[in-house]
Amino acid sequence: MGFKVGIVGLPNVGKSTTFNALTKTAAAQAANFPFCTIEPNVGDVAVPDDRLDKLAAIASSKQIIPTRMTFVDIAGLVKGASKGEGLGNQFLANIRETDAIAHVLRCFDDDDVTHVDDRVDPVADAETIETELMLADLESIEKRRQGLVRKLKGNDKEAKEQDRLLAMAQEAIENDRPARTVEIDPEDEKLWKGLQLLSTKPVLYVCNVGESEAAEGNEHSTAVAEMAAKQGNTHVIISAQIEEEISQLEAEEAEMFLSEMGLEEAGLDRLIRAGHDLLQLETYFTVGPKEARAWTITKGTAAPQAAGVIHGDFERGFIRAETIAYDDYIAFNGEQGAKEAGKMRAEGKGYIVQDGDVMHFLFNT
Ligand SMILES: Nc1ncnc2c1ncn2[C@@H]1O[C@H](COP(=O)(O)OP(=O)(O)OP(=O)(O)O)[C@@H](O)[C@H]1O
Ligand SMILES: [Mg+2]
Repeated sequence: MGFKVGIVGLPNVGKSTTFNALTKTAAAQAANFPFCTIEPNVGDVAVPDDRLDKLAAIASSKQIIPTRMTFVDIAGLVKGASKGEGLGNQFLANIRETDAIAHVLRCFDDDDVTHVDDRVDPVADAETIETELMLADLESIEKRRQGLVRKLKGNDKEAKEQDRLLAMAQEAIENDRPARTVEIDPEDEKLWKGLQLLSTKPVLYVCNVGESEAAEGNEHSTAVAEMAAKQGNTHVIISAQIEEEISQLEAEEAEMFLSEMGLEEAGLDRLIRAGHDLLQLETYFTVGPKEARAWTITKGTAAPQAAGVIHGDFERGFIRAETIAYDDYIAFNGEQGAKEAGKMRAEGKGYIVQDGDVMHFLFNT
């Protein structure tokens, strides 16, 4: 399905280091000079979910297959990017294609690593980037509204709808608010998304702190946390450098390393999960002796469409779904136990799949 999170930020703040660690490859070239990334790098990562391991243990599944999501390492954005500064419009186009933004903020002090503005101030950096996204939106809104003028005169219904939404976005941005702050009626949701405005993308802040600060954060990450809370956005604290080191280790070594650092889990796992949540994604499971597998759906997906994620035939020929809630599956020690306890439900086409559901689809083709 390809849910994509774009890794965005000023040059040299640790985007590629984060991306490398995420994808456990050195594919994205990380180096201490601005603009070392030009082509966006795209990587698929497994979404960590310990529920899947528990289900697999109960069902003695031979294989465990997590669900995946995509991260894109985008080149550094600078002040004036919307006017073509730096590598300008090219990245704005890369960002447009993503579903959400992980905004990496430099929160580490290190005189050896250049900051484009010669100071460490993640809150100001966040504003710089947000402003560029908003300016780029404004330009594209104005252009598009101009392009609609003739159709509007002809009373074109679709053009009217589009113009109305564009006007709402414009008003917000002109008042210094990103378009994501605009409240949209559910029936307008689809058209609104289709506008692909950069400042409508949900955002999460990634505070990239120094090696020794990964557990507690520092004054910079605290400032970001306050800003994020005010905006209603989330933030994650990681040290990209440590994460990259951990990603090179075997699982056992990695765990030892983490506990030495006072960390319960790799920051990347938190980051991936935060990305998954940011996209309002949910997970359902299919569990059997052969494999235990996680599948991604968007919140509010009905059973046939959820089945369609596995295969189009499952959706087209959908009859019903045998469903066990995750907690019941665990509490009654698997399918048989849950069935005997009356916890296996037969659900029809209208059923909205719940996060954690263990599903078995019946269909004919
Ligand atoms: N937490 C950290 N602590 C110290 N140094 C770091 C940290 N994270 C990244 N760095 C260093 O910062 C430099 C820039 O990192 P990286 O190349 O990942 O940045 P970038 O944001 O991708 O830059 P560009 O916009 O140029 O592509 C590298 O030398 C990297 O090792
Ligand atoms: Mg880079």
